[in-house]
Amino acid sequence: MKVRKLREFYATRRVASETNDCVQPNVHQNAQPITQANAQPIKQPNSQCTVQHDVQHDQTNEQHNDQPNNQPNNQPNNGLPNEQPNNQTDIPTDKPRSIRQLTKPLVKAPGEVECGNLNCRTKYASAWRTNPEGGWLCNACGIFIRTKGIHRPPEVVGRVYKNNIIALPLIEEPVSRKETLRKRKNPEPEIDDRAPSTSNVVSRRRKAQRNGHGASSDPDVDDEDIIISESSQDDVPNIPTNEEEPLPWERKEFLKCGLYSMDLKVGRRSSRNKEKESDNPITEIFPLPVQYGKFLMEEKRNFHLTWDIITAHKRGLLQREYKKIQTNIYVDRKRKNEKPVICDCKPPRDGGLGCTEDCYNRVMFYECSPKHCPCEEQCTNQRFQRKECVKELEVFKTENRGYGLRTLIETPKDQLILEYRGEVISHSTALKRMETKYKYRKSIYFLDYENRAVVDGATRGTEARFINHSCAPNCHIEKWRAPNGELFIGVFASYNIPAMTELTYDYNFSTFGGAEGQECLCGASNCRGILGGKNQFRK
Ligand SMILES: C[S@@+](CC[C@H](N)C(=O)[O-])C[C@H]1O[C@@H](n2cnc3c(N)ncnc32)[C@H](O)[C@@H]1O
Repeated sequence: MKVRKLREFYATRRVASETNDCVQPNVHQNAQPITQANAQPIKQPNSQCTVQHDVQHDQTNEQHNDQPNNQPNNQPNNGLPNEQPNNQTDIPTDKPRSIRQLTKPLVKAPGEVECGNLNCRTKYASAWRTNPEGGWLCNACGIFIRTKGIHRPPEVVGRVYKNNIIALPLIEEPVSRKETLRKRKNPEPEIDDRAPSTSNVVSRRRKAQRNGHGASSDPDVDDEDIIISESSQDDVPNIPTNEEEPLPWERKEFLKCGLYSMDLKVGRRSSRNKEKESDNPITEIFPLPVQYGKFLMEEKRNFHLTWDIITAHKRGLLQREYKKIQTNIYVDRKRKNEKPVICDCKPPRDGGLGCTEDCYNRVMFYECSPKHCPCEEQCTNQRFQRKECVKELEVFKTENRGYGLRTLIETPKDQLILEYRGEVISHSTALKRMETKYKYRKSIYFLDYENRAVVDGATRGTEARFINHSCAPNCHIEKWRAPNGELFIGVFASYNIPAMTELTYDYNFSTFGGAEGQECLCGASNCRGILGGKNQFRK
């Protein structure tokens, strides 16, 4: 019955509102033509088309209600907005006249109360929000008070918004402050354009946003659902305002000072500054942007690059590309994870050193596993794993061979000085890098690993990459097997090396790269003349 009353309501409303306009039937997308059989036109003055179809539809529905089993339910509709009964929408017959079809059904306020905003008082809204002053507010009033801090004024309540235009106070074209005050003193009768064109409202909305009181950014705001009872549209009283007090959305905030405020605040300067100011005629001119400070104008000096750029260029790999790493990086394959080989050493009972010269792991250049070695803490065959290296090393600039590495302390024979780490890559990857990444590089940092792989210490590695070649070296390379099956490559002292001595080893066939037949500048009496020079890579 509610639905029937609703249809009657719409029919009468259309009759009232469309006295001069004949609405075409079937304008609704889903509307189907009325068949001759079920169309029973009833003549109504001034509203023939619409009313005929409304009444016809009503009658059809009535028939369905009375004889539900005799007629199928898929009766054609005639394009009325509410022709499909919406069981979810519990809209009573005394609903406001301006209710249009909504995407969300209207719901009654909890406890059958009205909207707490005296300007609204609606009983139906798409959602209900708690009133900060107690009670409930309809969705629109709730959002308005939350975003603007005041109740929706009557002129806002009295507007029906279409096409997703949010409820905003109407912002008129910018007028002078005097004009605004004059209007407030002598309010003129307002001509309310109840159906502003979309573009008008949109432009107003944009203006409002530009002025800092635009649409709410609240994601809960559902513009479609803002619905206002038509009764409140009829009278649009002026908002009681204080002349001196601007409306909340009219308040603007101005920056109190800017970048150059101190230059411009002449009045606030101390007397000491004023004296300076009188000497300086430039204060009258607005200063240049900060990056072109006044000193640049006054000071004449030669252009030069900043320190950072120079060092980045000079140090090259040292500064930009080289990164120290704690373990090798395996580029073309996974790191091995073999079972460790366990020696049969017995830990000395007196707490002395274990796994010494006779440890067969040591003899085989194999480091004991810290987890499995019987000597445990007493094991001395874990130098790489315990990083028992010389810490007092220094990278320095040589006269003719680029950078070099030297020890700052006296280093005993057979001492592990440091490990040569880097990216472990296959020969083919190394060749590719030689032809691309390192094509124009003078220094190459490849060191033979095993099984046609090399360690590339160019971009990731340790200071060992800076050790130069000598035909009469003071260090040598040793390869030790790690418990997981990988290799440790170490630089060991071949003799007792005095402090501040450059560390060198014989590249021989261990180190690759460099230009073909690169001249050796080691200066040793037995110098062979070239370093590297052979194509040592095998694909
Ligand atoms: C592993 S790097 C050594 C560090 C290198 N000096 C640097 O500044 O990075 C090897 C390169 O150093 C240079 N180099 C090393 N020993 C050299 C020597 N005895 N004579 C000439 N150049 C040498 C070569 O350019 C070689 O390719």
